[in-house]
Amino acid sequence: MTTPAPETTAPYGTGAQAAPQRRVRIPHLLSMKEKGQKWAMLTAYDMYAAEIFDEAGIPVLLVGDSAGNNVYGFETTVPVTVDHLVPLCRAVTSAAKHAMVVADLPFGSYQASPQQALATATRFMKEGLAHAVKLEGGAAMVPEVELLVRAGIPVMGHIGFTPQSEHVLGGYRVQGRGAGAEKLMDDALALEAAGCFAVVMEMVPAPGARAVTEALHIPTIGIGAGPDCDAQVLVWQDMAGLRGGRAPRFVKKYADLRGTLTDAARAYAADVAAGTFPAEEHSFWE
Ligand SMILES: Nc1nc(=O)c2c([nH]1)NC[C@@H]1CN(c3ccc(C(=O)N[C@@H](CCC(=O)O)C(=O)O)cc3)CN21
Ligand SMILES: CC(C)C(=O)C(=O)O
Ligand SMILES: [Mg+2]
Repeated sequence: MTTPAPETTAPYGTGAQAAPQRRVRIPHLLSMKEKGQKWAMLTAYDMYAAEIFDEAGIPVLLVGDSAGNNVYGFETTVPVTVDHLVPLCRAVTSAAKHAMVVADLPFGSYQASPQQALATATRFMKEGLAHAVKLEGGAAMVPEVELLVRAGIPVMGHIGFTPQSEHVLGGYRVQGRGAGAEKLMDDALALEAAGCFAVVMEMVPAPGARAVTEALHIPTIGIGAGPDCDAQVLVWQDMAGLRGGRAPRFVKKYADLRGTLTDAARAYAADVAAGTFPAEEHSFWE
């Protein structure tokens, strides 16, 4: 007599999972929560980042619409389209051997109706080979989440500060303060009931994020949401110090890739100018 597989008892949605090119196990994320094991998510937009983070044991990679300001050079995520992200998603899913790949649905590609959300998510699943999708918004997004989950697409929610709505929210501001804490909780509970398998909380006070984390069965993933979420997420260029300028308060820099690459580019250019590159061993002599 074997114990029933956790898949059959997972408390998210219908339990339906898409048939991915490579299978991923969402129930593992739920059992990590039960055991109090925290985990890290990172964004990835290309094959080397995906390969490296996957080999480093990052269990979930997000093809974020933050590609807008970290790949395409936009100021915000608002101009990002599905066509911008699908090829990046395909690159990430092709390169990662173990990680679950989540595709961020861009602004305007899912809010019009559940049908629009399904058509967009389907492109990410079929063309991007994503394992799941993420969308911004709380209780208002319940019909969209329900249809996607019914169709077999795992959905990650995203509440608190939702960058696609920055013009409504009045800029990059902490959400869920004071009376907003109640809305944060209502949104989180609504997303869990609708079938989300996890929810991102961005820029909310730590006590509110902790209360939501305790109230939900599904994992919470924090970014600027304090230490008590079940998981954390950062944009990889922030985490690795590739991006210049002032980083948001919630960022910790674990490397100085910008400094490393600047030094490499200068050394290469200096070698070429001095005639020391290419050397004998870099050249073909017959
Ligand atoms: N590189 C990068 N990192 C991110 O975390 C990120 C993106 N891009 N693009 C999409 C969204 C936008 N996000 C952002 C961007 C800026 C702030 C920011 O400037 N925050 C300030 C002000 C907070 C406040 O005044 O309340 C901070 O110091 O945290 C926050 C979130 C998070 N996401
Ligand atoms: C910061 C994360 C949560 C995100 O939505 C993104 O990278 O687009
Ligand atoms: Mg995003």
